Amino acid sequence: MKESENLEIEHVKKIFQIKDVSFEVLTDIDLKIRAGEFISIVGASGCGKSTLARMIAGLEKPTDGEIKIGGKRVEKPSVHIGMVFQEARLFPWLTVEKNIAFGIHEKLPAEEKKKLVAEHIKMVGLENFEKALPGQLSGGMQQRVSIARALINHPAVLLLDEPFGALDALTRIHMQNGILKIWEQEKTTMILITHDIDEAIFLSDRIFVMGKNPGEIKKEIRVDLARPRGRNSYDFVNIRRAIYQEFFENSEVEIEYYL
Ligand SMILES: Nc1ncnc2c1ncn2[C@@H]1O[C@H](COP(=O)(O)OP(=O)(O)OP(=O)(O)O)[C@@H](O)[C@H]1O
Repeated sequence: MKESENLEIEHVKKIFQIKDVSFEVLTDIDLKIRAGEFISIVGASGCGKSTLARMIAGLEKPTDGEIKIGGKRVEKPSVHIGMVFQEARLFPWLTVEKNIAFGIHEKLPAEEKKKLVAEHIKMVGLENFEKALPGQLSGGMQQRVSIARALINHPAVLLLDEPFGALDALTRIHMQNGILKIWEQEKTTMILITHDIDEAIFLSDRIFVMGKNPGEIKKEIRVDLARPRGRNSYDFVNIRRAIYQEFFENSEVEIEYYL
């Protein structure tokens, strides 16, 4: 990944208008993310996490401020930014390999396309399922297909908006290990939105905790722990505690009962 592919979010604000009422959903979001970094965004429901992701993906425009990748302003969706959602959003009538090939932007000879698809199927561990239809796969396998499809154009940034939210706890852990391997191999900048604090600590270089009304970055937490990370290590538990403390600040909840 080149130094020039840093992601800059500069004083971004988002106001939504519903009839005559405007809602300031995000205020003054200012983040610099280095090329190849893994960051997570956590925060209460409705604080604007998905809105921020949609703006980074070029699906929504900031009301104020700007978002740049490699110094170039994001104006619309492009192949430089991949996105994975909570649901896999696959074409049910296409096989695994055709779903993945569908995302290829470049005009390539059929042989090269085939090779690229095969590489990505291997990357997400779905060898032998090339000809399967989405309905013949488990939820975790479907999500692997959508990750492969999002990576096929080698995007500078991969946005993961609660990608494992619908999966059971064990499958989540497998998926987290998988995404870590892909990140180490591909060095794609990863932006993960999650409600799972342990997932954020397990994966990220930095975690941003958001507050709401309006949505803002309340705290940045650096995770300086070697990978793979033990989820019950002293340092891991301390970071978990610091994040919960941010969440429950000014609330009646006695956090010691929860940790
Ligand atoms: N297109 C839109 N028009 C009007 N309001 C919107 C629109 N999209 C989002 N909002 C509002 O913006 C706020 C933030 O929504 P968003 O989905 O970004 O939150 P979130 O932090 O991702 O929530 P969750 O964790 O529940 O998914 C909400 O109050 C939502 O109603």
